[in-house]
Amino acid sequence: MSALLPGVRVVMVCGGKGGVGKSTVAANLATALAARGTRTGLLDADLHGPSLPVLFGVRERPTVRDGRIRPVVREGVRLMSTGLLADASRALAWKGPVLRGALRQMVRDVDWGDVETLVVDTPPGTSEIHMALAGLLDISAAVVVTTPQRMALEDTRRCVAMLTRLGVAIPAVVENMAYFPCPCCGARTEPFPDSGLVGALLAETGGAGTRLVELPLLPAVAAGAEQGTPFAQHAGGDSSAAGAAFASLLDALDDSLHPVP
Ligand SMILES: Nc1ncnc2c1ncn2[C@@H]1O[C@H](COP(=O)(O)OP(=O)(O)OP(=O)(O)O)[C@@H](O)[C@H]1O
Repeated sequence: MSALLPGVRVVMVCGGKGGVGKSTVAANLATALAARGTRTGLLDADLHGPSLPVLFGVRERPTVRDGRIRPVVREGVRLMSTGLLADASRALAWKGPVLRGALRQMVRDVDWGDVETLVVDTPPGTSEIHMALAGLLDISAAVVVTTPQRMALEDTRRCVAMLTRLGVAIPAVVENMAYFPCPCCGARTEPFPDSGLVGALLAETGGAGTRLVELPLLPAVAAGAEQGTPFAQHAGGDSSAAGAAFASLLDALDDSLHPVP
């Protein structure tokens, strides 16, 4: 069976541990891609805990035209999430073939239009959902998100191993909350004591082609998430540390995002 959405570049955003910032990175990556002119979709595949509707401040339901669901558009990004559907509470019961069927529908029965790149936000860990996605889509690349904490690192290692087994390239690992820039002078404070942990993990897992992207802890990003606008470009412009982090992430992904011939 051929993969769904042929010709669309698919970037999966993964992370071993819950709460490390996968959805924040997925939302910012998608908006950064759309801002530079790439026709971008964002699929919230965290079926059991969808957060993109809150992150993008979406309250309306998607409409249906000619039997296909039309994504909601925010920040130039076409969004789909079980959190946007009327019976989202039923998602909690999904597993096995029902879960795979639901994912297939979210890909196939949604009118993605002429989307060039689909960013997929995934649940924490190495789940049935990742396996199902790998079976449904041709995944061009994955971005792994972690915080520089020992508690997150074992899970990150498992996540990298799963992606390697699936044959998915990892052009970038995002070290989220790597530092806090002083709002007055820009000086770095590292909230976690072991700042070299993620770099060491990359070296150990043989990630020679993987770029380490540091994303700072920014109160504006956290506040924006509460208000439905957690976007780095609104938190201080392209020259801000967060803007630079997402520019670096796009750069690392560029090889995987070249148009499919
Ligand atoms: N760089 C950052 N600066 C400030 N706040 C952040 C940053 N990254 C994430 N957060 C905040 O941390 C919280 C968790 O982030 P997020 O929901 O993106 O994590 P997640 O890994 O997707 O969680 P889950 O495992 O539940 O899916 C959110 O409130 C978000 O606003």
